[in-house]
Amino acid sequence: VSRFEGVPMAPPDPILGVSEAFKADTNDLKLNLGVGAYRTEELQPYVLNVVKKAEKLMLERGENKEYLPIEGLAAFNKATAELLFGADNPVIKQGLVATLQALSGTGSLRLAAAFIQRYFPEAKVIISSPTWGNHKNIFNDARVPWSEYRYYDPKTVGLDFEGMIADIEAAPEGSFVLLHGCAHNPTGIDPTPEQWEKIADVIQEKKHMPFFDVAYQGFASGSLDEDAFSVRLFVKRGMEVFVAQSYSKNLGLYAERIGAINVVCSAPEVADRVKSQLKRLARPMYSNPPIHGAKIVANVVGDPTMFGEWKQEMEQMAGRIKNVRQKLYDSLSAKDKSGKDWSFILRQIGMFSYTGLNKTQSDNMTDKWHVYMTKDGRISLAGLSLAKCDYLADAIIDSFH
Ligand SMILES: Cc1[nH+]cc(COP(=O)(O)O)c(CN[C@@H](CCC(=O)O)C(=O)O)c1O
Repeated sequence: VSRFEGVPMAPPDPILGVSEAFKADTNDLKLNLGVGAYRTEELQPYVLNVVKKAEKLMLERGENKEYLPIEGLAAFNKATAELLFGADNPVIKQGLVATLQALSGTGSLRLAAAFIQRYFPEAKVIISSPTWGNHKNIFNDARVPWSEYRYYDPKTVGLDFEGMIADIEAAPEGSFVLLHGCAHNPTGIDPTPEQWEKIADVIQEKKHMPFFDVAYQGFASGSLDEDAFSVRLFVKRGMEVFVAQSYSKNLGLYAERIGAINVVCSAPEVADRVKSQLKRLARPMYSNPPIHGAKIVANVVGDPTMFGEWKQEMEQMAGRIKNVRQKLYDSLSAKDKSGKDWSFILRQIGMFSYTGLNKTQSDNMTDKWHVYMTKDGRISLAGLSLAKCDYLADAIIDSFH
């Protein structure tokens, strides 16, 4: 008898499992609006031109395959912190930021969770309700207790700002507050600049630690600086801040697993100590990170022409999603006779729209219409083409009523 008798079959991942089901569907009407991965108007995966250009350069230069240091590629770490905080930010000039290249956003979050578990064993993390599906897994597996703060208001299909503030206020002093830097996943609803100011006030008053998950910088609005507004606001207040970064979406480097964990500290020697302990946690976890994605980012950001081309391609990707949002809204408004207000689709930002479809209705979208989406009612607009908006509108209207 096998020693693995006690190992049960794990359930499919609520997000990545949808892609598996999509692949298995043979109906040619099928639409994959599950995973948050950009697709072109032809619904094909997209490798940015600037990435191909950088890779060609790298190939010509010839690179060795030596280990990177535990903290990753120095040129990447410099570039990633400058992109996030702004190259002229005092926290960079004063050496207050501990930056470690990590295994994309997920790996950055997990490394930070391990640090929190080790150095703040009494603290807990509070996460938005709802939030990205993997956040709970990451903190559970890192043995970091978490609870939720109110975020989405189904009545207004908007932000429950009062509830959010109240729950952050009520959390034990010194809690870690997990915040989506921009393009909230799954709701697509972001606080306004004024609301970010108030969120910063209450976090400062309660001596909480802000912990930003920045997975869509430049991809949400098309502007790297605009999408970093919330992070830079908190840093400007002189707070110590955790920020996890990812280049999966904005540079299309999904499978390269390139991101970073940044910790803004109150003094350079504090940043040095924090960095040394993050390295100590990374070493037995994966030892040192993969070089390819880090080189692509460093080369693109390090070359003014390629950096400019990247910004243009980000604007194009963000622009295509905005067009699809508008077309879906127009199709729904034209077809739906119920008088339902679909304008929430236009108010939401980034890759996703939180439709309000419940699990049964989402099942109908898949079973009857071959539209694949996550069961919380989220659709990834990145997987939608203008040509398919009418079909999707029919499916949504049929599923709602
Ligand atoms: C908020 C957020 N944080 C972190 C990540 C991690 O991404 P990465 O840098 O590749 O580790 C993602 C990706 N989430 C989309 C992609 C698929 C996934 O769940 O992972 C998604 O929600 O569809 C996020 O949406």
